[in-house]
Amino acid sequence: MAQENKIPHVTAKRLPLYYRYLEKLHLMGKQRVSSAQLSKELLIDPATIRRDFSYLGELGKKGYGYNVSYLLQFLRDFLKQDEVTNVILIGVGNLGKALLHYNFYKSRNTKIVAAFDSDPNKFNREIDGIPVYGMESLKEVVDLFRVEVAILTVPVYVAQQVTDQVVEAGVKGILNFTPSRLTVPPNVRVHHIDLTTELQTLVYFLKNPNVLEEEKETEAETATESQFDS
Ligand SMILES: NC(=O)c1ccc[n+]([C@@H]2O[C@H](COP(=O)([O-])OP(=O)(O)OC[C@H]3O[C@@H](n4cnc5c(N)ncnc54)[C@H](O)[C@@H]3O)[C@@H](O)[C@H]2O)c1
Repeated sequence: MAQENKIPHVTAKRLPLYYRYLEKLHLMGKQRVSSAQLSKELLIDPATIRRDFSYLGELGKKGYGYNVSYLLQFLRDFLKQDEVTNVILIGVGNLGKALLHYNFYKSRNTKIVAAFDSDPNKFNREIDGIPVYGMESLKEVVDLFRVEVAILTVPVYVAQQVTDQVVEAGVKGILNFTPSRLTVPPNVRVHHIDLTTELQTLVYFLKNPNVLEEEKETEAETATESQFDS
């Protein structure tokens, strides 16, 4: 099997999309799919799909396409879709509440098990079945549920302080919605979701329609990677 760390970031981001669509095809009883069909459904260029799959090894035959069950099982193993990763959310404000309602319903392998806030008016209750605790329970809950990931939706001025708390509690990955650049130890990975940058990147590509698809990928990848502190 190809090494995960050799896969370009833009490809890795598309794998869950392929996985979800293949799962749908599998449920419909389809046995094979071509890159052209995948392309039509997922609105991704067929050459990009073939290149993405080529990073994973020999998965398809020319003129036959891809075997749905095989590819699905391969991606399931690759993405470790059978393992559920427990996630917590810190900061039950406007954005935090919206994400709790959403609870990443398309992903079978991640689950928000608890939320936290420093405001006593917001904890000791449930939102969509997810319990909200005070920050003093952080370590206990992280240990109890073996939580690996924290979603950060706190105000920017407390982002680093809260990051230090979640790292101290044992969390290994942070999805950071705050505009703050975070400092973490080397064994902790931070992904920064910056909606302003995403919007600006979209506007850039709209204004530069002649930028080649591959250049777009490289630039998008560079833009995305520059948002990651790891
Ligand atoms: N609202 C949006 O659409 C949006 C979009 C993109 C990014 N963001 C970013 O997400 C973050 C949250 O935005 P919001 O609009 O939901 O803010 P908000 O003020 O509505 O919510 C913040 C929550 O964090 C809690 N909090 C404050 N200090 C804390 C601490 N030390 N420990 C734990 N909880 C604490 C507050 O009690 C509050 O419930 C901000 O950094 C914002 O820049 C928000």
